[in-house]
Amino acid sequence: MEGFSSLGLSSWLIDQCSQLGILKPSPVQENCIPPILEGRDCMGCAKTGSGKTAAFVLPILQKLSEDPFGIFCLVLTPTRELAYQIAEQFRVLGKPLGLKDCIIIGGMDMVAQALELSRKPHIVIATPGRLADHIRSSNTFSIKKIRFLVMDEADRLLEQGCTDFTQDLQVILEAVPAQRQTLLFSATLTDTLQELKTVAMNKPFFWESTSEVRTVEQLDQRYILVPEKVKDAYLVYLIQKFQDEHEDWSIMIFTNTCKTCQILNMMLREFSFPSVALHSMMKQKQRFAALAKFKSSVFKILIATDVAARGLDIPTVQVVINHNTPGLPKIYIHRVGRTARAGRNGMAITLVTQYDIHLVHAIEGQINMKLEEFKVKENEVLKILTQVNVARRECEIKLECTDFDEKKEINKRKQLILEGKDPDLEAKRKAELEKIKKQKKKFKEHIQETIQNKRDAQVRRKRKKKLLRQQEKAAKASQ
Ligand SMILES: Nc1ncnc2c1ncn2[C@@H]1O[C@H](COP(=O)(O)OP(=O)(O)OP(=O)(O)O)[C@@H](O)[C@H]1O
Repeated sequence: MEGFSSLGLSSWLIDQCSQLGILKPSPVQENCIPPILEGRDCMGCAKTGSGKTAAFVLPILQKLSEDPFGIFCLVLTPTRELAYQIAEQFRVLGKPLGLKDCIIIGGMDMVAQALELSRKPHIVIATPGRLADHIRSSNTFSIKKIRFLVMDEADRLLEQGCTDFTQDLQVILEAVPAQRQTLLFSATLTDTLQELKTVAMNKPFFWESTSEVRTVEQLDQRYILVPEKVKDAYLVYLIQKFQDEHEDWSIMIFTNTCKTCQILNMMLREFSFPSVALHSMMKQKQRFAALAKFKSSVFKILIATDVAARGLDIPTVQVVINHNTPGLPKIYIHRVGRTARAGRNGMAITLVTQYDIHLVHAIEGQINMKLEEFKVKENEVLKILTQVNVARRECEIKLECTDFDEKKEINKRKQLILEGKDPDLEAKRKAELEKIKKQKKKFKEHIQETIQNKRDAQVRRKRKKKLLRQQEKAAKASQ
């Protein structure tokens, strides 16, 4: 407890921490809290599960208690679930202050959110898209006077991934004051350091944990080399094995698409596994419900896309299974970081096909360690192979009978409209590109065929000449 007071935190905050079992500051807290309290911008890069949230929540609450007003702080985060989790930390640690917070995320009622914003909450926790919508459409609130801007998972907010936040961020950054403290945190900050420096302009204090290996020591990292067609059987085998051996273990499984996530969930349920799915094609209420069921251990298995890869803090997760090898080492680091948090042990198993070996090498290069093979009795897996593949096919057929693909199409159209594009024009453009591609392919094939025909003709001519020469020789010899 002495640790926290030496950082300059007040005794009421230290009491709140101890109620949560946070007794000694973690390195990221020890290093980042003092400069934040001094008024400096801060960029903190520390491993997953190392307490980065409290590293910004605690000093902000202390500053808020000294001069309380609303809106005092804005926290931006890439996913809706993470926004709730951060709000929870603020609520628990800031309880003695009578803290008012407000969560601004997509998929929830916009009018109710606007009303809450107009009531000047101390802390606003938001995903960029929805907050930018509010800024564009309403003048009933202002973030012109905020003291703190926090970007959690800052590298994700700034990168141009499948959800591109940059335009919304621009709207938000124009609405906040230049005079502010900016705090940026992530387990993988270094790739986007230059972009980050433009957001935190005020000579930011930069702290990065110095360990060579970028994942936590307590994490046992394994891989299984599997043919693509046998992957699902391995997955079922692994889950069965862990469930048989450890009654209280929770497992998170990551997939590359919403559809795979949905199908695998249906399939695991066919095998009576207690699983729930979490992906962006679900309604927000279903997403929260799924996560709540998993967090409370009512369901022991969560199958998710990368929407759940970052930040989620669920202490009971003992195993992470990557159903696909992540294409980027950074995604791997965040996914496997859902286990082995705050000093606990955990295991991550990545299913690797022969086509993904280069991805594993890239991951190993980034995390600075080799993954070890997870030995499996292959004949045990082969015993369930047909049953699993039949179940999967049945689930695929069931899903085809629903409007899942249709919904996906509608979502795509919505996204294009939000990006200011005309979906019909985009479809036309895509079809035209496809046509050009096909024509090019045909042309290439035609040229290759012509070249080949010429070569064949040449060979035939040579052969004919040779034959003629041989016949002439034979005729001369017989004369
Ligand atoms: N000093 C501490 N001592 C013990 N536990 C702590 C301490 N600080 C935070 N924790 C706990 O550690 C867990 C992980 O913290 P947190 O979610 O902030 O990690 P993180 O570094 O943000 O991880 P990620 O990179 O995955 O988002 C939480 O349950 C939190 O309550």
